[in-house]
Amino acid sequence: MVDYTEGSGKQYHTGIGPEDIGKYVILPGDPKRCAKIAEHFTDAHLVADSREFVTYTGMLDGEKVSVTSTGIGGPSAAIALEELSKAGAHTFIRVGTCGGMQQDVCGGDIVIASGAVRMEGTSREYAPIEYPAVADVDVMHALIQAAKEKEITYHAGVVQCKDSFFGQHEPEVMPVSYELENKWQAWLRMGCLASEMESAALFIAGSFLRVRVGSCFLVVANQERAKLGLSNAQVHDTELAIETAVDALRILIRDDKTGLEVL
Ligand SMILES: O=P(O)(O)O[C@H]1O[C@H](CO)[C@@H](O)[C@H]1O
Ligand SMILES: O=c1cc[nH]c(=O)[nH]1
Repeated sequence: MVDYTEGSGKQYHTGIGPEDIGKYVILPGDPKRCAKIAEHFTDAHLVADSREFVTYTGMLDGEKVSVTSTGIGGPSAAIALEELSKAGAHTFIRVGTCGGMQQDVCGGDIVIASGAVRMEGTSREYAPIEYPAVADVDVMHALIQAAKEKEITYHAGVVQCKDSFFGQHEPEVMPVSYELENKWQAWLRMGCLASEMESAALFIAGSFLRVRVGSCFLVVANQERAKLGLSNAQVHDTELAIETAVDALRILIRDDKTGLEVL
């Protein structure tokens, strides 16, 4: 492979090197969410700001940790995961936003993904479509434990991923409306909790790279509730999802240390 870093030791897109990051990384989509997440770390500082990839590193419970934004969609999310893995990170929690699909998944709730529908392009360039996009079991359990301890309204299950935000929200105007609308009904009938854009690519790339990946999201609103004329509060403050991800990271750091002591 061509060495685009020209021996700098820094990854080509994210601009990070092994010394810049911790082994545990939170992955928001939005670069502007990074500073907010870094406030939960001690001694947090900006280590790279390149394209959509902003990275802060600090400490959490005595462990070096980082936050790197992935931008929107599978391609940039997979690039972030690849480059962070090459730089030595092994555990990732995506903290994002999503749109509720089932009627009881309301604005302000938290969704924890157990798996993701692969209606996007990136994961297909890693694995045949038969291979499931699933969250790492330890990361998912840590997220559920964190949500339970916080006594927040959360839902754990399968989320749907796609590449077109407007194909989700305005499928009827798309030339392939027949496919988008029919598949959406199938995802609803199968019980998909929510729709977002990066977890399928992250879970599949994570499986291949042998790193741990999980996801949690703030539900911004629910278009199915809106269609039925049910109350449909819009919530944009991601703090609860961030706190859930940070608490889950604490659980993983603690459990990993305990596991090592047992060994
Ligand atoms: O809030 P983030 O993490 O960006 O995630 C969600 O928001 C974006 C779409 O508005 C997509 O990236 C989707 O997955
Ligand atoms: O409805 C939504 C909200 C956030 N992100 C999405 O992909 N869809």
